[in-house]
This record gives sequence, C-alpha cells and structure tokens, in this order.
Amino acid sequence: MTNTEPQQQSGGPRHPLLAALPDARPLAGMPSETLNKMGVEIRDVLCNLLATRTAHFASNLGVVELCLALHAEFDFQNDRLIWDTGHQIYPHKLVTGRYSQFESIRTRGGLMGYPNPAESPYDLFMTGHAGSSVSTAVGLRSGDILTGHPDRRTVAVIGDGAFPSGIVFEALNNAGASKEDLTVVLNDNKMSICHRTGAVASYLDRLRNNPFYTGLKHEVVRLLDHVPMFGDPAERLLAQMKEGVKAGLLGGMLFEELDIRYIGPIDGHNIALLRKYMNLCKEIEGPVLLHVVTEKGHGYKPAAEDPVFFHTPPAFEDRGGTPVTRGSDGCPPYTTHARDAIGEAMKRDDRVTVITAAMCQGNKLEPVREQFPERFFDVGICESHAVAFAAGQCKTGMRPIVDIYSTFLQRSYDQIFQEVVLQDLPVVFMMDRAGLTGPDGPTHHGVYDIGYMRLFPNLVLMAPGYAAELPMMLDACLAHDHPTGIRYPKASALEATHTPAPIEMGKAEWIREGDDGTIVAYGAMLEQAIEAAEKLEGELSVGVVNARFVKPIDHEMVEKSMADGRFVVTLEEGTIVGGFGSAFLESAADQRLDTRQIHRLALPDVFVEHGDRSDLLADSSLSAEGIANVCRNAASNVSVG
Ligand SMILES: Cc1ncc(C[n+]2csc(CCOP(=O)(O)OP(=O)(O)O)c2C)c(N)n1
Ligand SMILES: CC(=O)[C@@H](O)[C@H](O)COP(=O)(O)O
Ligand SMILES: [Mg+2]
Repeated sequence: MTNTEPQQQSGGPRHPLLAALPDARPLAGMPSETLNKMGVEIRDVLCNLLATRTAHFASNLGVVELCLALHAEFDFQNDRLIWDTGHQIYPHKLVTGRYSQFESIRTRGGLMGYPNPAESPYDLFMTGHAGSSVSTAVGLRSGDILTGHPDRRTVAVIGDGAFPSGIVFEALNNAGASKEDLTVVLNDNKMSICHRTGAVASYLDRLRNNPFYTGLKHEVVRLLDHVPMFGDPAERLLAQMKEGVKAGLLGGMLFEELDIRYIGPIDGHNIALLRKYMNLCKEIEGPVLLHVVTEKGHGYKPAAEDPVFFHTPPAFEDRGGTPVTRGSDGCPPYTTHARDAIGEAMKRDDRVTVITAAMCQGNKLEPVREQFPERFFDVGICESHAVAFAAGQCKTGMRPIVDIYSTFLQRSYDQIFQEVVLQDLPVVFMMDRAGLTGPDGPTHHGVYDIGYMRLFPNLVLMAPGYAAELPMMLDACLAHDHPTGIRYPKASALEATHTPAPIEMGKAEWIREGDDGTIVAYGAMLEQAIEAAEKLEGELSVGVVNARFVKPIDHEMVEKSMADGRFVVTLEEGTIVGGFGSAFLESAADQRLDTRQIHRLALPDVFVEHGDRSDLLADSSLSAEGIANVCRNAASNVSVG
C-alpha cells in the first residue's frame, strides 16, 4: 500500500525493526539508513490502520522522518518533547514502546489518538487542542532549571497551521526574553486541515523560497562577496545592501529580532540532514527555531495529492493505489443542515457572514466558501480572535455567524464574555461537535458548553432535536438583536415526521403528553427520548418534550411536565455539572416544585474516554433502553405526597 512496501521476512514479523524496539533509546545508535527502513515500516502500519478505521493520517505520514530523527538525537525519557496538538503522534507512539498495542488506537479501552501520559512517560501532556506546545515547553524548561535539571533539553514540534495561534507568539515573546535553551521545530507542510491562511502563511512561503532551502545560498553569497566594501558612495550603498541581502538569505528575521535563532528551512524527509541540524540546535545557546519543510501525506501518493481529505479520512481500502471508501449510510449529520442553513441565510441577507477557525472542512463549509468568498472568513486556528473579530463586524451592522466546535470555542471564553455578551452584540455561535466526538476522546468531546455559556446574561441558547429545526433556529437567531448560540452534536440528524411548532424564544415544543412521567430532552437526545417513550408504551404513559432552550428555560414547561406528581427525566449530551438538568432543577426549585420528581441523565463528572459515541452514551443510560429503565425506576421509586 505504501510507495515503498516493507519487506516481509519469511516467517518473521511484518515490522521487524518496530517489533524489536522496547522504547526509543536504541534509535540513538542506529545509522540513518536503518531509520529510513523503520520509516517504511511506520508508513506501512499507518496505511494498514486506515483500512480498518477513521484516524489522523496525512499529518502522521508527514512527520515520520522528523519523529525518527528527534528520537535518535534526543533521549526523551530525560529530555522533553511536546508535539503540538497531538494528532501527529502515531509515529512517536510506534517508537516509544507501543507498537504491539497500536492496533487498538482510537478504540474503546485502547491507545488514544493523542498523547496520553497514562500510556507512556514519553507523553507529557494529554492534548488535542492546537497551539500550546511552545508555552508548555518554555514552562518545562523553566521548571527543569528551577528543580536542578538544566541538562534536560526541551523540544516543541509545532505545525504551520497551529503556529499563527496567538498563544504561540505569547510563548515566543517569553522564550526570546528568557534566553533559555529551547528548540522549536516548525513543521511546515503548507497545510492546516485546509490550506493555511493568513500573513504568517505568506511569510513562511517567502522563507521557503529562501536560497538556503532552494540550494542557491552558497552561490548568491559567493557573488555578494565580490561587492567591494569600501570606495565611492555607490559602492558603499551596495555594501549595505549586501548585508541586508545576507540577512535576508538567512531568513527568519521575524524570529531573529525576537532573540530566537532561526535555522532553515531544511528538508524534513531527510533523516541524516535532520539529525545534523538537531545537533546544531543542541550546540546553540538560547532559543532556536528550526524550520523544517515536510509534505503532508508523504509516502502515500493519494494523501500527498489531497491532504485535506486525508487529514482524517474514513476507513478506506487501497485498490492498486486508488483509495476506495465505504459509502456512508444513515441520515445526513447536523453539520450538513447547519451548513445549508448558513448558506441560505447568506443568500437572503448580505449582512450575514460566517467565520471559521480553520475548520472549513469539518464544518462542511466549502460550498459556502465558494459561493460567498467575500463573506466567508477562515481566520486560522485563532478562536479568540475569531470571536472578537465577529464582535467588530457586528458593531458595523453585519450579522456574523461564528461556526466553531464546542471544545475549541473554550479557547475564546473571555472574548465571548467581554467582546460579545457584555456588549449585547447579536453574534450567532454555531457550536458544532457539541456532545461526544467518539474516537477523538476527552480533548475533543464538546460537553461543557451548556454550562459555560448559560452563565452569561443576554445570551439565548438553544439546541435542535431534529433536522428541520436547525434552519428555523438559525433564522430565529438572526432575527434576534442579542447574542445567541445553537449547539448540535457530531451525529446524524433525526428526520422528524411531525410539523415543527414555530420557534418562539424560550418556548419548548411538546412532542407527546404522558400521564405517568415526562422525558425532557435538550437537543439531539430527543431521538432517544421518543424511542424510549415508544418502548414504554403499554407499560407507562410517558410524555416527551423537546426543550429547545436552556436559556431562557421554559418555566411553564417545567411546571407542566411535573404536574400531578409526574416524574421527569431530563436528557442532554453534556456534563451533568451545570447543564440543562441543572437549569431544569433551578427552575423547579424557584417555582417551589418538588425536585425529588426530577432525574437528570447526562454525562458523568469525569473525563469521558474515547470510543464509539453510542457505546459511550449507553454507559450513561443515554440510550433509548437506558432511558426507559430510568423511567421504570422513576415510576416505581418516586412517591410524591
Ligand atoms: C484549538 C484548536 N482548534 C482547531 C483544531 C483542529 N485542528 C486540528 S489539527 C488542525 C490543523 C493543524 O495544522 P498543523 O499544525 O499545520 O498540522 P498538520 O496537520 O499540517 O500536520 C486543526 C485546525 C484543534 N485541534 N485545536
Ligand atoms: C486534531 C483535530 O483536532 C481534528 O483533526 C479533529 O480530530 C477533527 O475532528 P472531526 O473529524 O470531527 O472534524
Ligand atoms: Mg501543517
């Protein structure tokens, strides 16, 4: 499947070099040719993995040589290594003693798809959000000095997509001033998930054209050396230009001016060269930025040609060099409905804009980008900026939609507070992936937004229970002159058969009435609620409410659902702490209702692991069967006097 197939030894293991590695230490003694052979094995493992499941692919293919060179030149049992974001961690896992468990990656109970300190001392932080690597590396260096370990070296590897995050510049600001030893490896593959955007991207493009990389440096410096240093003013001007040009040849002036030595760009697929420059970095005192050029998807041609699709492709089978994916089944996901609703709103009203923080592909916004290029904004992995930018647009009378995954929106909490809700600006937050994200796990589950958003005054928060509601909700948000938010999970959207009640701010929708109890679902859990009520027919008469709003919550609905001592089961795909169930309890308590009738079903107050979404939901009784059982218990246990 790889361009360079590993040689199967008769009767031997398929990946003899990887299989023989207890940890990364033996790499130090290996010649670069052996490491190249190990690289072939790693790519073979990666390609085979993708035949079985969706996983991060192109980014991992691109860092194989970089990973091997790093582990050959440093000892990360003692030294410190942080992979920014962590989605490109697979080669690192394969060489740090986890080859034999690798088959389990991204499955329940198996290896995580991100760094995980519980798995290995080689993984220092559990991460999945981009941008923090340089900061944690600067902190590690500082702590190692304070605790008497100045011998330890510190390396952060950060991609060009993550690099423009504001926090990276905060860290470089600190690193340059501290003058402590630190190596930042900038892995420049010209890609974020989509094509990278912004001025830093253009700067990196210019650095790539640097003669140092293109091989012309020696030649140009030789020519410049023939420019006379003394003589008439014209010659002196030339001499000054010579120094300027030389500085330009070295490139990286942006970093040099911050007291960070810039080296590169160098070929990130040449292990021997990488090792040479890593050694140079070790020699240099103070912070160094090593600019490494790689190809995302390197070693598997289709991935190199289409790194956007192959960032996290669905499982595919390689048929003679052509990847063949299985067709998807089921109803379209909420994300598709959200995208269509955004497109329609932009068609109708030219004040509407959409802002993504580097997730155009994940949010399926490509057609919107094509149709409305002047009102589509990809600001890069800069969520805080995205929100403040939206606030600025809003002030001018525009109607921005901020389309960000729930978990990544956490990065912009203060901008939501200060720039948007405190100003009461009508920004619309579309919180995609609000719920369990399956194999990505705890770094990516969007399970906190209900709690963290509902604290703010002015903000109206809602969640659709079925597909047709999403465009109705977006229209309601855009017609509302205050901040609003809509949350929806990574799941296919229920195609409800009833005629939806019109959206009225703060009003729930009754789906069916019941004499014994009521299930009140916030968002996509409505599907399981309806199924549970149907299962219980003949046993219990259970009503179903589509709550629609967590803020303002429908107090009348709360009162009515509990009337005559009926039990209530609240449902949400979010943490039990401070979520919809809590809002329901608060409303019931404020109305002096008997809160013993209320049972909250939500995700537990722990970090939920990675795994299949429906399995993880079932663990918390958030399956139709689980909900039905809770209703049965509630009916038999709750006695209201
Ligand atoms: C804060 C945050 N926002 C968005 C993402 C989603 N995301 C994961 S990887 C990625 C692209 C990263 O690009 P780069 O750092 O260049 O790594 P590459 O995949 O190119 O190797 C994005 C946008 C994230 N993980 N964290
Ligand atoms: C590493 C990262 O943050 C993204 O690649 C993320 O895994 C994408 O998630 P989706 O596949 O749900 O878009
Ligand atoms: Mg990149």
